[in-house]
Amino acid sequence: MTRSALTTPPPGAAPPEPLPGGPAPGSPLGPHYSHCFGCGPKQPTGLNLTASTPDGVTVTAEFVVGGVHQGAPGLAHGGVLATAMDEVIGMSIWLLRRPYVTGRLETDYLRPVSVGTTLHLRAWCTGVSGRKAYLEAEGRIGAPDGPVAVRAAALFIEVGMEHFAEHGDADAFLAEHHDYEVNP
Ligand SMILES: CCCCCCCCCCCC(=O)SCCNC(=O)CCNC(=O)[C@H](O)C(C)(C)COP(=O)(O)OP(=O)(O)OC[C@H]1O[C@@H](n2cnc3c(N)ncnc32)[C@H](O)[C@@H]1OP(=O)(O)O
Repeated sequence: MTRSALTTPPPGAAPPEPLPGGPAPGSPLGPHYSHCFGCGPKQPTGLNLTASTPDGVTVTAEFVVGGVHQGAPGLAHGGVLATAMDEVIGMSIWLLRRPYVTGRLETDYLRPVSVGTTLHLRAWCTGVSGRKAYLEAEGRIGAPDGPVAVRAAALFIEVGMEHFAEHGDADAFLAEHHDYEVNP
């Protein structure tokens, strides 16, 4: 991965431990918001990603590239693939049960991805330092050990709930997550 210093964890930034009481290994993760473009089941034009975690810190998901995701004829649009990376990375930081947003997303496109491909996505956190979380993701063609088509590195920034209340609709989120702890 060609990764900038901005998405490289500084010395001493430790990867997160699985949260006590977090999802059991292999258990599916629900959407963080039902209308999310990446993971929302009520978003008919979205990617409809569903994810699970094998270990409480890594997230895996499958993305079936459809005709609606084309850029060049028969090939996935690069922006759509970046969205899938952003989403699976967001799902992995979501395991920390604190609100983060994408600050920076870097993407390497290594192979063209044909319509009809199942991309096997995986994301993990390489370190947390203060409000900053450093994360990586990859998308492999056809199988979890298939050829890598896309790699991404990201910097996510922790925000308070006021971020969503001020700029968006925090009530819509909290209506779906009664158990969400804003400051656990
Ligand atoms: C309801 C719950 C739902 C929770 C649901 C979760 C949804 C996840 C969905 C998937 C993810 C998305 O698409 S999220 C949507 C896309 N992203 C966004 O809309 C974010 C828009 N940007 C912002 O709102 C803002 O710029 C923030 C929050 C990222 C940062 O603003 P801030 O809070 O004022 O903090 P600021 O001081 O600027 O930055 C803090 C530190 O981070 C660094 N930093 C900030 N941005 C960057 C950057 N792009 N590249 C490098 N470094 C950066 C700063 O240098 C600083 O470092 P230092 O000086 O401390 O060293």
